[in-house]
Amino acid sequence: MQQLRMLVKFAGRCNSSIMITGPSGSGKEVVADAIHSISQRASHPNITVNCGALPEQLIESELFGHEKGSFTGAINKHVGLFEQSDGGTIFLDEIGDMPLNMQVKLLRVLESRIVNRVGGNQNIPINVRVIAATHKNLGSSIQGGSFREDLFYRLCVVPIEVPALNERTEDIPALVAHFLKNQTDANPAPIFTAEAYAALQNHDWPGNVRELRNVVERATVFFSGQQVQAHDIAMLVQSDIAPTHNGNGSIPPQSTPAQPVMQQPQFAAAGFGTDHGTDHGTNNQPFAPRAFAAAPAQPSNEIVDLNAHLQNEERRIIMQALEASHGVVSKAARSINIKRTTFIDKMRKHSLDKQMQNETVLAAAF
Ligand SMILES: Nc1ncnc2c1ncn2[C@@H]1O[C@H](COP(=O)(O)OP(=O)(O)OP(=O)(O)O)[C@@H](O)[C@H]1O
Repeated sequence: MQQLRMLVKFAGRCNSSIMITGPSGSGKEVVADAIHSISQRASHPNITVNCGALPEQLIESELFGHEKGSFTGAINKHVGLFEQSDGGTIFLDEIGDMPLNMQVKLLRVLESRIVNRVGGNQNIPINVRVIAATHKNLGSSIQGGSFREDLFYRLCVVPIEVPALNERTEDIPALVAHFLKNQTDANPAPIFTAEAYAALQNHDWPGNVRELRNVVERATVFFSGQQVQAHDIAMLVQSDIAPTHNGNGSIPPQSTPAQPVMQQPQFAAAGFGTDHGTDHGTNNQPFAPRAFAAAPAQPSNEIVDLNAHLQNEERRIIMQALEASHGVVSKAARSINIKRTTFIDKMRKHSLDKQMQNETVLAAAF
């Protein structure tokens, strides 16, 4: 992430075209947004176009606009996305999916810095910074004839590669801290134990940072204010994989945290699916992963580990105090009426000192 941060800073300062490569969900769009937001164009538009999602017949008029009556259905003049981005940045996502005939037109616009609306005869100058991204190997696409080499070189003035998450697992604690900090849920955050972090770092992350974000979001819902243990990670990540239905949609009565209870269809159907459109099931019953998560205040016959519970509470209070004091330790210590040195000891005990360091790295990253 630190290497990426340096590249982002550099790219923000220059005005050249940028090509961001990396697997799906690794953060290419985050990088593109970061570059725009620190560039001199930041106060101008930043427009994202998913080149793979636009129907082939519409791409030209979407990108470059059209004049009224230029084709059947063109009942009004349309200002294209290049013109709309004037002064700012246009992010051409999934550029590897752009049809070949459009690649020629795009190249012409990039060379001349002039657009012509479909059906128009006016040369419209544009001042737009282009950032393109793809998860594809464009080298192979060029060899296979589906991507133009000249366009590749025009776009790839500054190449930025965003590695897969499993190639930079040291970023995981900082990313988890970031997602927890930005959670919209008002409930207390879950507490990932050191073993849980190790389990996160051992996972393969086929969905990259997007998958990690989903896992943290699920943990926030089901382990609010509770410790997330290593064995919980297995079930938290499992719901990104198509689950095995048991047929009746019921939760086994004796499910322990070590069992892969996320394989039940209820979990995915409760609305905690991925944002890559995986539909895991159709049963809309709520999911209760653990007895204590469902109703901690109710009397229960479950055996409570008092010490673990007190440790959890202590960590939660320390975290809340830190959050309220925006990380100012002396203020946080005063707010819960303990000495600063005791507070620091407790931060160390709960690994919050490391977490804070990581958060600072991330905050500074983008
Ligand atoms: N460094 C990061 N910091 C915070 N969030 C991140 C970071 N990298 C990725 N994310 C989050 O992960 C998710 C996926 O990121 P993004 O959309 O940028 O990936 P992508 O590589 O463009 O994916 P795709 O190729 O599927 O379009 C988003 O929710 C994004 O906010």
